[in-house]
Amino acid sequence: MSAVRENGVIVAIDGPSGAGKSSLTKLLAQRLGYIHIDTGAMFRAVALMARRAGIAVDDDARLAELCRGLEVSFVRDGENCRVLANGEDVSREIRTEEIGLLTSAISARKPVREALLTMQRAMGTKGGVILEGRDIGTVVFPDAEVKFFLSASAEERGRRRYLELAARGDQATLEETIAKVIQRDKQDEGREHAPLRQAEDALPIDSTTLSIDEVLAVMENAVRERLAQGDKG
Ligand SMILES: Nc1ncnc2c1ncn2[C@@H]1O[C@H](COP(=O)(O)OP(=O)(O)OP(=O)(O)O)[C@@H](O)[C@H]1O
Ligand SMILES: Nc1ccn([C@@H]2O[C@H](COP(=O)(O)O)[C@@H](O)[C@H]2O)c(=O)n1
Repeated sequence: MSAVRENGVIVAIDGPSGAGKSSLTKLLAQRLGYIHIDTGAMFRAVALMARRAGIAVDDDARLAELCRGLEVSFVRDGENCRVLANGEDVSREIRTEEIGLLTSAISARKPVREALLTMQRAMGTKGGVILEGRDIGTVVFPDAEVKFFLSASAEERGRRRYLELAARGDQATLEETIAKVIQRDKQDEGREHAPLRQAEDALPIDSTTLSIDEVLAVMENAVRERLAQGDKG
């Protein structure tokens, strides 16, 4: 395990869609005073811009060009974080199920992964940061000091997403939502570049029957234990 960095440790949280990564990352970052980086939002911003520009999912040359001209950034807005693509606030537009599925296809392309890998490493390398995604512990920061793999059954993840969509007034059924969750997992696990998988040294947490607070307690304890080890780790 590497030593603690300039601003603290790097915490990697990976796992399938709807496992609770964003919710837990946000809460854990507040507890620790760390920066929260939602790498899924970065891929979603690329997908949104590609769709607007009419770029086909398999057009690697145009995707590479798009990424070269795209700056994705985060700005704090009270408790929340807004996602900017070339300065435009796209926080809401990137959160539809349609963009989620498109993102899953576009994030499988090599030029997209390479471009975002460079951005993510630049954002996190000093530590004091929690990154959530699919490949943080395996590819982006394989030397992260603390790694979690957060999962839950597909039915429970679909149910959670369904409740979220219903609260927003979305008409999707529970069955459709579960099916989309399973489809996205399949795409993310089956791709050639940086597929979703658990790092060997990650702590697995199955949240199917755990509350958000229970998961948070497990994570916070693990990070604080690592911090207490300091440079001895
Ligand atoms: N342990 C839990 N118990 C109950 N609900 C939960 C739990 N964890 C997360 N949720 C709820 O499940 C939904 C999905 O959580 P969240 O968006 O954090 O997942 P995610 O892993 O970031 O998903 P995605 O990768 O698709 O962005 C949210 O509505 C959240 O409040
Ligand atoms: N490190 C990551 C993060 C995300 N993706 C892809 O983006 C999609 C959307 O992610 P959310 O976490 O916002 O749901 C996801 O399905 C992945 O395809 C990724 O590849 N790597």
